[in-house]
Amino acid sequence: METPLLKEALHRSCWVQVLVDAPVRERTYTYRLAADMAAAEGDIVCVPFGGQSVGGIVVGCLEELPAGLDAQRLKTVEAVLGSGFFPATLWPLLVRVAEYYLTPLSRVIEAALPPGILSRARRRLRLVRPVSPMAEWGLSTGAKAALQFLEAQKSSDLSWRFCVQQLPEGQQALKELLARGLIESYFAAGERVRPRTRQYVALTGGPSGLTPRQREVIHCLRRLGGEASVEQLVEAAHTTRSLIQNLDRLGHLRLFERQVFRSAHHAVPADAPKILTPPQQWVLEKLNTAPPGPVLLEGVTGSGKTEVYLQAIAPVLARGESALVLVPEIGLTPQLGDRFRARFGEQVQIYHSALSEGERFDGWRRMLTGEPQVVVGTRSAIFAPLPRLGLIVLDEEHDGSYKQDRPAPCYHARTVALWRAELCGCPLLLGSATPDLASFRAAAEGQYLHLQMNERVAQRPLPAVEVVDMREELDRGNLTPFSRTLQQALQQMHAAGRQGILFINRRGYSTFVLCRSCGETLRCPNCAVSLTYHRLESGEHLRCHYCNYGRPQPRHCPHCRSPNLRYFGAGTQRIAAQLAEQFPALRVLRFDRDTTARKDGHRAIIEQFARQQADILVGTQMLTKGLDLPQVTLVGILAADGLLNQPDFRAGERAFQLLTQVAGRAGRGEEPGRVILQTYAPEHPVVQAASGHDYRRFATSELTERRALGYPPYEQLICLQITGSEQQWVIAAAEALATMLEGDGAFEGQLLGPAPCTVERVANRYRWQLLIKNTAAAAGRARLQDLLALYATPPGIGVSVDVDPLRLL
Ligand SMILES: Nc1ncnc2c1ncn2[C@@H]1O[C@H](COP(=O)(O)OP(=O)(O)OP(=O)(O)O)[C@@H](O)[C@H]1O
Ligand SMILES: [Zn+2]
Ligand SMILES: [Zn+2]
Repeated sequence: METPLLKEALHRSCWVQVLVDAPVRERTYTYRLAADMAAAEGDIVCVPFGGQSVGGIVVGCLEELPAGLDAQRLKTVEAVLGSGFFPATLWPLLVRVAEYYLTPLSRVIEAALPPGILSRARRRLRLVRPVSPMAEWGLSTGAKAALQFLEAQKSSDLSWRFCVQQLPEGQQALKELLARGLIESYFAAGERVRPRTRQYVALTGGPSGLTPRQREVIHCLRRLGGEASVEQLVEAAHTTRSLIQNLDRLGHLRLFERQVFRSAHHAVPADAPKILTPPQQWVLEKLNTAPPGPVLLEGVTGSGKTEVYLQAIAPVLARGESALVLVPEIGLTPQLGDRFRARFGEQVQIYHSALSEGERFDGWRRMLTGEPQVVVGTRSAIFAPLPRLGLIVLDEEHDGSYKQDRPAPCYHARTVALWRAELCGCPLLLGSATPDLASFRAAAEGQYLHLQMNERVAQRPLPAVEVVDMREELDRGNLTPFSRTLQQALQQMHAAGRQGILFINRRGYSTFVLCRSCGETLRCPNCAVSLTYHRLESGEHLRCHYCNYGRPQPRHCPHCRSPNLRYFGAGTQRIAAQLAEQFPALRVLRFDRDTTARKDGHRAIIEQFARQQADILVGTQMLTKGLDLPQVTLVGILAADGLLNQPDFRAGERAFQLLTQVAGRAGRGEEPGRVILQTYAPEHPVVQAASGHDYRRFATSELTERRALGYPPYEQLICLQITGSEQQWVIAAAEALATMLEGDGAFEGQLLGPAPCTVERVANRYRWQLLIKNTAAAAGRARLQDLLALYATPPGIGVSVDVDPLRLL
């Protein structure tokens, strides 16, 4: 597929920068390219490194040697082992991500590639058989020994490194055999992620003269389309493997290995396209006639956005192109994946980080085949190597999980999706009931096509939201976390045989444990936060939600030995327990990070609930997204206040989105829904807007405020985090950085801080931050990068950069 022009350009570059597969900090090195070798960015190569041959990936091709490098001392690339791991448009995307997020390209490549391709990239070799008796003529003694060694090996597929270790002068000897064409060298992923194959059988139309039994088998194979897996044929023809092998020997059919792709799928019943509602119809028409570019689909909860995605993708596949569908959390991939597979069958594959290495490796290679397919995945799937991309969809585009916090690159999948769509010339469809304010602004200003669906499918009403003032409950002597309104509603729901959802902001049992005698809270020894109490089958535990430190619950206060410990704040576990106590008839299920940790944990719990094996689902924000269960009529939001009072200018936006999304889980079936929102601040504008389902009112007032304060989406923020184990050094480093930035004439940004992060110490490291308001766009980022390169980071101090941070830590 390379154009001649590109080929020529490749031949001219004599040096390559290679990201080596070695456990070293600085991982990019420059190598010489032999005159007869061509390499392009993204190729997998084999290079000498620290006395060994290691795998690596070409990250740059150079025509001239960079200043300061001595040509004499550079080593030569040993072999180009594979190319085509990145389709043409993906490489420039990675480069753009690296530039924008001020991250080395090598880090971006690592984030994009599935694990197991680079880290296990190994050079392998194979003897070219048959070996002619003349082969040894003219070979050196070492090469002769090597040849004999290889002939004696049982396996025909050997690791280059293994052979080098086994042979005296191995490297030299193997190179000699390679030059003589006696061995072949190639790239392979490591043992654990080798392609899986299965035996297939095909008709050959070979010689006639068969026994009736054999003829029956051939006949059966013809009915199967002339080709089938051996297992399939054995079963369909009621025959045996040995009979098939016999037919193969006789030339009546042919056995062969075919690569199969591992996948964790299970069967789903097929469905047909739904008849669109008028709003869906209108949106789809607009989509199909729009020029390529971003589209914001603002559709209320339950308006049927998924059906729009499905019907927008169908013509893409029909054209022979592929589609990429992103969801914010792994927990949503089973549900959405099932809906897509019901429509498009095996053309759909799921891709996220909880898959096994083998599954991800296979997924990646299947994408590279270019066959039309739909990839449903989380954040990192934005780098899916689909060569012919016809549409990108981001569902719940407002969701913060699209942003990677760490490690670098701290990319936002939505931002990357905008670039990718631009590079591929394909549309990007951003869907949400509560769009991110940046997307809303871009749409309002005409940069995106703005489409709306203001009503639910079948004109079902949005659920009525009742705001309950919890101060009043307290006055009336109700000390439980359930208001009287909610208690009644739970009873009514149960009597009607319906289901409900209770949303609570925190997992665990209680948020902190306090000693009533001395007033100390039990804190994490490594972090500046209190420990959370968890009740486990194995006993009572305290756990840190920042560093995962855990300890058994002490009987006495560690400070004063008093036994009077008290538990404050309610988490999912405590609510579930209290609910069971107060409403013994209700069957309760818990849905949070603790109960869904197992592989397929999400699916298991959702399915259990969908099968009506429980009446109430108690969960954290995980259950706010995308759940579509028609029998849910009641949603209770236990304490909205924890969401409202966070020290972050985005707290209001996040709270509004969350409340609206949770509320949107109710009344998605025939029966209308009811939402009970409990709060100590019923007059709060966010509570008001959310209870009125009034996104516009909220967005407009919030944007006005952001503009006045110069916050995103009007100005760009960049956060520098400075960490270290000694507090005074961290502060000193942060101040030195601030002084440097302030003193630089070319840097126009505005500086806030340095200040300690909200939780100043995590896992025994102190964290301070510097917030930069970048008023100069790309020029500002470039200048910042130069300055950071000049800054001599003191030993033991870490500086990390987060462009467009979502959470101010
Ligand atoms: N045209 C249609 N005819 C009948 N039912 C439909 C149609 N479109 C969607 N539905 C059904 O309506 C329900 C809601 O659709 P969907 O889950 O896509 O909503 P959504 O807009 O994604 O909501 P949310 O933002 O809350 O996730 C689903 O059960 C879906 O099967
Ligand atoms: Zn005490
Ligand atoms: Zn901790």
